[in-house]
Amino acid sequence: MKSYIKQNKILFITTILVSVISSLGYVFMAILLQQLLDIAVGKDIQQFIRTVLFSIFYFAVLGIFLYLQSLLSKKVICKIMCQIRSDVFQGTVYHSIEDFNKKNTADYISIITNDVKMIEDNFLLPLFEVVQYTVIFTASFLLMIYFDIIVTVCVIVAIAIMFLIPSFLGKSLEKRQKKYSSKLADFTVGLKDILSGFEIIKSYSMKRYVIQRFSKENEETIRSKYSVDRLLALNEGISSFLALMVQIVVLFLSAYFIITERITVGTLLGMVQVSSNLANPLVMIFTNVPKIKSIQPIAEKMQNISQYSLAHSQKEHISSFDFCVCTKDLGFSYDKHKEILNEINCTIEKGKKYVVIGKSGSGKSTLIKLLAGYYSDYTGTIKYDNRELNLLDRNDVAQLSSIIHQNIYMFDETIQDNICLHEDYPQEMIDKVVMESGLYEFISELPEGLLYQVGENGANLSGGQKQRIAVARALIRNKPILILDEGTSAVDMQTAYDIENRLLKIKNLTIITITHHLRKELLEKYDEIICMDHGKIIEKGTWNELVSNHSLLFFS
Ligand SMILES: Nc1ncnc2c1ncn2[C@@H]1O[C@H](COP(=O)(O)OP(=O)(O)OP(=O)(O)O)[C@@H](O)[C@H]1O
Repeated sequence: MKSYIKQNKILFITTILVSVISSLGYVFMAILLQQLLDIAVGKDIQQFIRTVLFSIFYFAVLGIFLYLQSLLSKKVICKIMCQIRSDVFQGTVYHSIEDFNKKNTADYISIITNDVKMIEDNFLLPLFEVVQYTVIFTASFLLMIYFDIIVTVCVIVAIAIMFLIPSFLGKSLEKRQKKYSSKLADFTVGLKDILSGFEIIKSYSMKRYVIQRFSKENEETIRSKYSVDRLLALNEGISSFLALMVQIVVLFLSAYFIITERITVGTLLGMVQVSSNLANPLVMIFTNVPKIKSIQPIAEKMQNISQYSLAHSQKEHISSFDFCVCTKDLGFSYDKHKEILNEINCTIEKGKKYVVIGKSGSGKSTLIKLLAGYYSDYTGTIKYDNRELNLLDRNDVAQLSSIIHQNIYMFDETIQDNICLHEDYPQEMIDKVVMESGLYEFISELPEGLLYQVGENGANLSGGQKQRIAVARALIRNKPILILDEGTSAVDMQTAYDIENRLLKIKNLTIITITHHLRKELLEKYDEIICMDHGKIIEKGTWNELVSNHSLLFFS
């Protein structure tokens, strides 16, 4: 959090200065009140008029400073919140796919929304209040000594007791706050899960189940919040009670000192006013300090995400793919228990076309994800032009290949936006990829053409149309490697054949296709067919080579 304050230091210091001035102005009102009452008791009308005029000026200036203080603190908070959100989001975007997948997407949403709000409520707002009330308290304390030392000593005793409270409650508040933050994240994960499956909920009459599940998660989250609030209430209750005691001590002692003629009536009014400025600020300080401390684990969680790019920027750069991607004795498992890939040895040469076939679950998608640099935790080697993948910058590696998955994500924008992804491409290039991906016929039938809105995750499109947009999206980037993970499974056989046939004709483009369509006319166009079973490559070769070995019969 310190770095955000540093980044906004001028605005922050100005806010603190204005806050100090307005707080001092607020405290010194007590002297004004003391003098006013003493003048009233002394019945000096001239002095009374002078004091009234001065007071009008005093309050007008104080009003302006109070307004400025409020405005500036809100501005600092807005700026810092915006920076924290941007940094966490940026850090999230910089994550490698492997690291990103270690958390549920809803966890990230919860951090960017719920946790950032917690930083506002439990760190930034309390921080300004602590600064402001510390000034008020210190000035009031000095003023109290000026008014009467005995009353001040009594007040110190009460304050000393108040000091002990946050140290008792701070640790357990921190623990509960952390638990609440993770409950909020679980709640968001659950909610996202339920709403993502909305169509299934409707078609399989799951309403009762999801309402029950939501209620359970909602109640657990609220229970966790309430456990934080209970401790805050205890903290506030004890602090308020002691603050009240301070005021009562001041009032009774001052009343006694008027009787003994130690102080004037004006001084009593001044002291009552100051004692409220002593007690209330202390309540605010002692309720806010534990809040500020409790935010530490949440701030650390955010820092780990937002500083991700810094920790991962030490890798070698790679800007082109010139020869081949080779794997040697490649092995991989997702969870360290079940081996998914085993002793994979293959070479993907630049410009050649490869098709990977095999039973469902045999590890085809895992293999191409490894080749595309999704995961680092593999055994054996993967080399890009003889350079070990794990030593290369993942963002650079990602620039070398386009991958079209079975589940294609569409942004709720136009077809053109979904192809170009907000990069500028000449119209001829867009037209070219529209033709190559087989999109032309569909687009020419739309009145809006490329400007047709696809809806949330492409809800206004068919599966095949989405796949064709994904192919166009990949082609326009002109990356040297194109990977299709059943990228044409949602179109009819003929269209799939047409699209793949067109792609296979693109020279210099290295293609790796995973397919379940074992069509001779298409398979024989590939330079190599890689057959997988149980995480191993069991055979590879051209169509003719495999047929002469009777291998493909295995899959027929
Ligand atoms: N993210 C993951 N976490 C854990 N296990 C996974 C994950 N992804 C895949 N698996 C497991 O790895 C194995 C291989 O899956 P993979 O998707 O690579 O197979 P596939 O050959 O592409 O299958 P399909 O043809 O059905 O798409 C499967 O047993 C699957 O359950």
